Amino acid sequence: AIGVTATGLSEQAANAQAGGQGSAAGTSTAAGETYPFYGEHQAGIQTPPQDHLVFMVFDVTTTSATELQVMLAKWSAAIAQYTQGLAVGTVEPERELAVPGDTGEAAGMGANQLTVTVGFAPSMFDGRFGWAKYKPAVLNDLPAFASDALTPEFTGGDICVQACASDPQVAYHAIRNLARMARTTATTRWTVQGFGRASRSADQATPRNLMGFKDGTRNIVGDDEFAQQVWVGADSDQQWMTGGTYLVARKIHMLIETWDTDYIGDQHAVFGRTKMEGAPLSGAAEFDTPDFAATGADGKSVIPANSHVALAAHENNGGTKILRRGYNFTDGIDSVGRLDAGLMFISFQHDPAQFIALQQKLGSMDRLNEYIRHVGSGVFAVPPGLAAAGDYYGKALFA
Ligand SMILES: C=CC1=C(C)c2cc3[nH]c(cc4nc(cc5[nH]c(cc1n2)c(C)c5CCC(=O)O)C(CCC(=O)O)=C4C)c(C)c3C=C
Ligand SMILES: [Fe+2]
Repeated sequence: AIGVTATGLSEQAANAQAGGQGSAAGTSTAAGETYPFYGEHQAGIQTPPQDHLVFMVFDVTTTSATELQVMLAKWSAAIAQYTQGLAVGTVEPERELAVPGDTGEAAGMGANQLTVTVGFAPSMFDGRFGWAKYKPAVLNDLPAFASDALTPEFTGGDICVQACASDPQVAYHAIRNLARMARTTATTRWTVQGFGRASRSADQATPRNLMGFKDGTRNIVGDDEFAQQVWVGADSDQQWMTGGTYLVARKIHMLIETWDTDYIGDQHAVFGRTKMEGAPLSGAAEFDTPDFAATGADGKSVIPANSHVALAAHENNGGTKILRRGYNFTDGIDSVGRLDAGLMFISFQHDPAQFIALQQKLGSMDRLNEYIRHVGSGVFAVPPGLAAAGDYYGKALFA
């Protein structure tokens, strides 16, 4: 679903579809490529994952519903501009004493496939803004999971904003200017910058996570699966969520030095897949269907029952699937020189219970737990896409 900006760059819209939710993957990363902003669903979910992420969570500091409403309306108008490669306000005002409207670092860079996705945490429905009656029954803080190592620096908050783009500076510019616009209404709480996608859509090659494995092989693809597993239907207890979804964010630190000493046979057994090809241990090629019943000469399962994929696969979870749209991240090195890096896990599902069911199993049984720590967490209701100019995030909640 790639459009072309007013700058008239090359036509990439072979599979273009309103709403930014098409499954077409742009192979080029031309600066002028845009995804439609208005549509049934927010962009940045079914959109083929771009290469860069800036994820930021805000705390709303005002207690005034009107101030919140104004901020959300301003954000909506600004995001409509940024995602089309346009600025909000001038970088260099004519009057010497005027403050620039736009900070300028993305000037002339184009949209770079920018999408911005906004979600509301359970805390937004605590009564501060008159939203309590609109709280979806399924939107609650995530339960504690076995092996959680959550830190307050990367947990909680009121509103999440996910900016994805094919250029990191374009994604950062959008988030920075939204934070600037929010200043008297909301403050920054935590953020993660992702530098490499760790998921795929239908037409994209599978990328690798920082453990060196292909990640995203068996992801949700296709409109039918999105309808069944990702989008909230009209049967929701809250009509304003129809066409929306729920975002779960988990900042997952990898114990990279430990992983890097592990022998390859164990690495294969941890995931239940091979490293280079990404094939299930029961098969030979990446997209072979895993056979969880296959046993070897020793009578043991070829794909270990406590491997990551055996525990997470829909075949072993009553058909439950989630859309994974995570990113690799690094925060440099820690205080004793270890690599501080991992996976910014982001999933979308029509009910957070889908993630919860999987993580309850993974958190207690996954062989991968020896090498990872979940250090950050959040769950957010992502409203549907905006209809047209004048619509804004959460508009229905101010009725
Ligand atoms: C609760 C959900 C999940 C968390 C948290 C999670 C963390 C995590 N995953 C990897 C690497 C891989 N995951 C793979 C598959 C996979 N993972 C989940 C869910 C969670 N992962 C699911 C539902 C699946 C699909 C399982 C299936 O149907 O077979 C894979 C294999 C390739 C693939 O299909 O994508 C890898 C590799 C890491 C490194 C990680 C935490 C850091
Ligand atoms: Fe996984």
